[in-house]
Amino acid sequence: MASPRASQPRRFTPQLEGFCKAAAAIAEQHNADAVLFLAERPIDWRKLQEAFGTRSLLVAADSEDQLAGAHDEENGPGLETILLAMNDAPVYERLTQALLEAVADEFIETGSTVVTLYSSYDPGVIDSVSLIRLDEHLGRLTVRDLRRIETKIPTETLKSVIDLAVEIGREGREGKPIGTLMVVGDHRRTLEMSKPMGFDPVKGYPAAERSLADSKVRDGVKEIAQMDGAFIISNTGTVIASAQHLSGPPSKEITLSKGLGARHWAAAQITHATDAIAVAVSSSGGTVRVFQGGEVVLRIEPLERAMTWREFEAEHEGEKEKPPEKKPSKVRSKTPKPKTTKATPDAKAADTPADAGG
Ligand SMILES: Nc1ncnc2c1ncn2[C@@H]1O[C@H](COP(=O)(O)OP(=O)(O)OP(=O)(O)O)[C@@H](O)[C@H]1O
Repeated sequence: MASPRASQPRRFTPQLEGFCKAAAAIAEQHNADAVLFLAERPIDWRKLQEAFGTRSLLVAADSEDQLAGAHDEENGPGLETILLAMNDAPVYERLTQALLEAVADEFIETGSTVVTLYSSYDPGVIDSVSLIRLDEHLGRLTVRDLRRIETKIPTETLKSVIDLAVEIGREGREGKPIGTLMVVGDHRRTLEMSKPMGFDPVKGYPAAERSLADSKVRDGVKEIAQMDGAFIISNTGTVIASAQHLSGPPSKEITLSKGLGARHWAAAQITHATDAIAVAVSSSGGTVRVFQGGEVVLRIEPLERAMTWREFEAEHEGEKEKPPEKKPSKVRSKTPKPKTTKATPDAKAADTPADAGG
């Protein structure tokens, strides 16, 4: 909710101070991993950081103006910032999106506990605090989470590919962890930027025998996933090619979290250069990352059990490094709707944030 007063620095009012104290106490009591502040205008960021001591503090807002100075390491506390650009969305959606982005940007882990401070009644006045426990390991994605990924690729195809990737990450093959890469949609342009790495096991089969809707094909994909290279999959879920080396052009706009190697850079580059979505499974740990436009838009940690999809129910509902020289992205996401818990020590998970008064 950008307001005309968005660029005016705000006084650190006694009410804000009070809410920061309450939030800090809740964070302490619940050993929260981070505090998320939903800002509507710049404030004294140093004072804000001081209120939370050494606890990780994230600031989200809808415009750069509202975040002015927050990220500044020289003249400010150098906070991690999240740009939402969701001016008209309800606060619940903005909070959810901020948390998703924070996970995707690897500021917080998927199972984190986060205390959030935001304005829910009076625009521009911090009047609410919530304790949010992100669903353990993103075990429950909502269909709406996927729809946030704006793409022409049908949700069913995306679900099917992400499910398969999660299974591969969870099960590995013959007891060994395996990684793989699946590029979905815009397959013609993707093919133009790909070449076979060797033998392509799907070549020569009729399209009907390459559809991911067929469980035998899904099993086949799990076998082939052990080979080097990427799968190219059409909008409709047909495997077009496998064992492909992708060579999307490098771009300075792409940054990736530290530790991600060639497979993930290939995913970032191909999605930067095309309208495809790439789903990468890391061989080290089984994490699934969904890329769009050169960025990670969803990260799913390895699950011990099968992932379940939920229809959306209610309406309210690190460090970065530059591309390595030889090896051939940044993140945004869509996790499960976070559970919010009343901001009292004993409260059970509830589906609405608790107003902490004020
Ligand atoms: N450009 C590419 N196109 C398709 N597949 C690739 C490409 N680059 C790497 N790969 C695949 O990724 C595999 C792993 O590479 P690497 O370990 O550097 O990636 P990574 O991003 O660190 O992934 P992981 O977390 O699985 O190790 C390679 O063996 C290869 O099969």
